[in-house]
Amino acid sequence: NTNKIDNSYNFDEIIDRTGTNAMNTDGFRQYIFNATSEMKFPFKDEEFIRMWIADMEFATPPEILDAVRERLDRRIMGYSQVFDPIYYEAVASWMKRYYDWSFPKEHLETSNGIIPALYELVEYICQPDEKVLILTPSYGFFKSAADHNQLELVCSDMLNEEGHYTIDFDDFEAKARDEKVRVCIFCNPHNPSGRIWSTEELKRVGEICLNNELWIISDEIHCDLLRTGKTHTPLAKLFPDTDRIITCMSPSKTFNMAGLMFSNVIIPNKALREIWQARHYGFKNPLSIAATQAAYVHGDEWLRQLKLYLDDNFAYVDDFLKTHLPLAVFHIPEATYLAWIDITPYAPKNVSLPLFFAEQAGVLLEDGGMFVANGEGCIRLNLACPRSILKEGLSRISRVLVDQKTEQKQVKEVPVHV
Ligand SMILES: Cc1ncc(COP(=O)(O)O)c(C/N=C2\CONC2=O)c1O
Repeated sequence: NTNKIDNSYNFDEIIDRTGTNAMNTDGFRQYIFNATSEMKFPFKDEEFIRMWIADMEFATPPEILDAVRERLDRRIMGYSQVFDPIYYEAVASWMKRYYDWSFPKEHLETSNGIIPALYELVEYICQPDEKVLILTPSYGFFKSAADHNQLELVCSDMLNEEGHYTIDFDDFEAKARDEKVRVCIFCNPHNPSGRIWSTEELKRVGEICLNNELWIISDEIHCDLLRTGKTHTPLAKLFPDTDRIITCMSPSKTFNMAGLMFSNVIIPNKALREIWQARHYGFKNPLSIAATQAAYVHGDEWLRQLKLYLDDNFAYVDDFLKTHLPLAVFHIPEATYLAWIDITPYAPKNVSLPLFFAEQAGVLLEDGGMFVANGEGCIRLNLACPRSILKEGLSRISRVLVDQKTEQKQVKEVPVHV
């Protein structure tokens, strides 16, 4: 089945993922709660509405699955690397079509995912006493890239004006000036806020970093997942004369194939590229190569329809919150399929929000505490799911929060007998 009806892809289809070794269904106890598989909840695992880890409940596009089947039909799955020049042509064509950006073929390396690339690049760039600079709230693995290399992490908290996140450039520059800060891992577009950085913001980030002799790893994994009509600017595109910006991109987030563990790492600096080539484990999964190449060649129409479906999911969330949780702070993000919602006025105090929602609502979600710093009172919802699942998740969240607020009020209003 190709999950297509007429010429439309079916994003409403609910697909059973149980028994597929999916983190989404089987990894939440360990990842969210740092618990064993014995951890019990008042819900069966299959009763949870899962809105946590960033992969999708949509079938990977049939064109990509067809390419994987075609490679399987060659029947030998031996050691592989990207040798076929068509791969670079496919990547370069996508970058030109979508970002009007091009880079020399010799700059393109591949990795078994962006997280491993972050670990490796930070190791290759930094001396043991140097530091890693990030914006917070941040994707947790940016902190892990510093921790993994026993390097100090420096966080620059973003400014949050009623849910609109911007960079505190005074703070960012002050921290970039620290001569021991060597690399900035920059998220463009940003997870979890969903910001698409403006050209002006990108130029300021680049100038501050380059003027202070930082390297920049621009993690652009979310760059295809924009609201319809929005555009992305690769950071490196604005700084053609530097070779100190490494760009990490991948169709893995775009086309729901993170499990194939394959990404592009564009390294303009020759010396760093040679270190990468000498130390990076170069063999790759041949099915991942085939899938990634097919995504860049055949993915346009699926992506166009996906973006429209996500636009509608975000519009639904916006309307729902305005109606049922009007004190929550939420803005439809320019990028990502992740809703970042400040529920402070409703949230129970001094409890783990992920645990509260798992136990009370049967909803799996991540909260600000999982995004390094500066995320207090916020929850993050993965909206890359059929609308029926989204509706049930929001209904459960709202119910427990409103019940919670009612209980709080009742407790406060209980007359104290003197
Ligand atoms: C900014 C960013 N970089 C890298 C990755 C992972 O790259 P990979 O190793 O898969 O190539 C993610 C996935 N973000 C996730 C995954 O689950 N929850 C998230 O927020 C991400 O948001």
